[in-house]
Amino acid sequence: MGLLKVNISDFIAIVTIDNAPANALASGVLKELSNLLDEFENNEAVRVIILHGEGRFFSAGADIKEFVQVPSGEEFAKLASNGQDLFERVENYSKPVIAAIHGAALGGGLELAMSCHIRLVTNDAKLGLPELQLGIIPGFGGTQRLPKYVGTGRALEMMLTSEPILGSEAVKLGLANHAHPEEKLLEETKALASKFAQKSPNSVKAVIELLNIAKTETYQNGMKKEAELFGGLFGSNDAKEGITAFIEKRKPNFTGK
Ligand SMILES: C/C=C/C(=O)SCCNC(=O)CCNC(=O)[C@H](O)C(C)(C)COP(=O)(O)OP(=O)(O)OC[C@H]1O[C@@H](n2cnc3c(N)ncnc32)[C@H](O)[C@@H]1OP(=O)(O)O
Repeated sequence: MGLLKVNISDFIAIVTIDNAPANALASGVLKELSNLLDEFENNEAVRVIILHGEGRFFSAGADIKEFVQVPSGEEFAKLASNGQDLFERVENYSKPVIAAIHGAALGGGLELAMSCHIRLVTNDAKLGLPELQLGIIPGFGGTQRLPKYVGTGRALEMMLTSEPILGSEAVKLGLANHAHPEEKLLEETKALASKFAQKSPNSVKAVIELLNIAKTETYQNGMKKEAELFGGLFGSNDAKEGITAFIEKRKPNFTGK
């Protein structure tokens, strides 16, 4: 442990990638992230996760210096599929994961951010998939996720030029939700996370599941699942609390029960 710093308060876990100089996603960083996801799953003190980077960058991607130790194409493919599996877990995680991006999110760094549920950026952050500059391609899901956010043409241009876009443009394209000045980024991210944390964890989990279902299921099956989960929440304490609070004209206090 030690490459990810964790601070939990007010139901928000702030996870800081601390792998100087560029917060490269070395295998140790990915292992720690996987362990944290295990740990947070049943931790009721964590309702929202914020990922960000210590120092100058969010993350400059996979650790290029580790690549030279990879012995074969099979191992290189395994490195990619292990990263894909982890980022898939982030995307399907039952609690919202927000990436707060400053400096740069490049290669695997952007791929990690794209697997998060929401991205907030600084105006001058650089977001890109520059792997073709290295003679390789994105391997942690970038070719599949980037076009969903920015469209095929723009995604292809970003990959074939290896040139990053700025945070301000990422917001215009829908890759990021909001841009903030760097000194305000974490504060604003926490403010957003805090709104999420006040909702019932059950409803939050259901909404994430329903948004992700479109990846594998038809529209009709998504609708069926929505009705099923809607019905499933009916008897929950949180649904009773939310509806009672509305009638009593007070703020609800959700417990996840
Ligand atoms: C399946 C996934 C695949 C991938 O993710 S492949 C990796 C894709 N990412 C990249 O290609 C980004 C590579 N890095 C850069 O373009 C630049 O760097 C930055 C824009 C991030 C920063 O540029 P600047 O401010 O000029 O600093 P600097 O001197 O280039 O880098 C500072 C130190 O950080 C190390 N570093 C940067 N990125 C990585 C990385 N991805 N893996 C390992 N180390 C990295 C450098 O080597 C150097 O280190 P030292 O000071 O010891 O020379």
